[in-house]
Amino acid sequence: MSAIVEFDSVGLRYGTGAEVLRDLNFRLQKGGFYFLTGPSGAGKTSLLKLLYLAQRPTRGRVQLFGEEISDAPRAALPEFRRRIGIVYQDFRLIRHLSAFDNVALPLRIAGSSEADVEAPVREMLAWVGLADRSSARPPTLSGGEQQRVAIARAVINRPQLLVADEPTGNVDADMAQRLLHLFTALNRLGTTVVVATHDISLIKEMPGAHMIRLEGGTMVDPTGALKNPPQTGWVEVQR
Ligand SMILES: Nc1ncnc2c1ncn2[C@@H]1O[C@H](COP(=O)(O)OP(=O)(O)OP(=O)(O)O)[C@@H](O)[C@H]1O
Repeated sequence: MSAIVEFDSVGLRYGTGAEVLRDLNFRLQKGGFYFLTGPSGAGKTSLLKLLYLAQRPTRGRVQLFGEEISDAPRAALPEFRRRIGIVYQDFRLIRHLSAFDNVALPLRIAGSSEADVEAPVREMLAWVGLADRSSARPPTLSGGEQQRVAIARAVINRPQLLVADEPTGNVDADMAQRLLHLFTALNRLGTTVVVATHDISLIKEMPGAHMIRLEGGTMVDPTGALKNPPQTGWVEVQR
């Protein structure tokens, strides 16, 4: 299998602060399912930002989709970003658009005709249990409902890479399982999935997933990651 993401001696600092990520060397295989774990402040969101190109590394090299992006011109980034579905920790829904229009956004940006938007958006909203909330605007939705709209928006376009930051942080256990099924269905269709989570029960649901464990901004010995580690292949770490 070929790599969809490759990090080579990557470090990241914000402004003039200390490095919040350091010495990251790993590759994610195309079609893999990865959980990113680690204590609060370990650098999970920062690592995801490197993946979805909201940050550039301050050191080292990042390859995405087989291409070097560390020093790619800014104008080249939107083309990469269109291939990535992102579930932000704080959702980032567009407040003045309905749930339907938020979910439809990636399809419309990609140039789909309105005839091709209606059915998939309705189907996706039904899948996340929001069929009857399609005309609601984000400020009138609960945190869990907003999170589900954000997930529907991230997956509607069948991205090549799905990056999700604590995607089940605001939903109950049943919905968390349902959302995990959505991610696995997408993964079976070929999407590489990276999910940052503290939710051990979610990880246990996916014994075939790979694990990435961050502590203090760097990857740690995976054997120390969980008291009862699932039977996984750990992420391939280059040395
Ligand atoms: N924009 C920023 N400017 C400066 N420092 C930042 C910024 N974003 C994050 N940090 C710092 O980087 C470190 C890693 O933060 P990050 O949000 O990546 O951790 P995390 O593992 O996702 O935490 P959590 O599980 O609480 O979301 C922290 O020390 C944090 O204070």
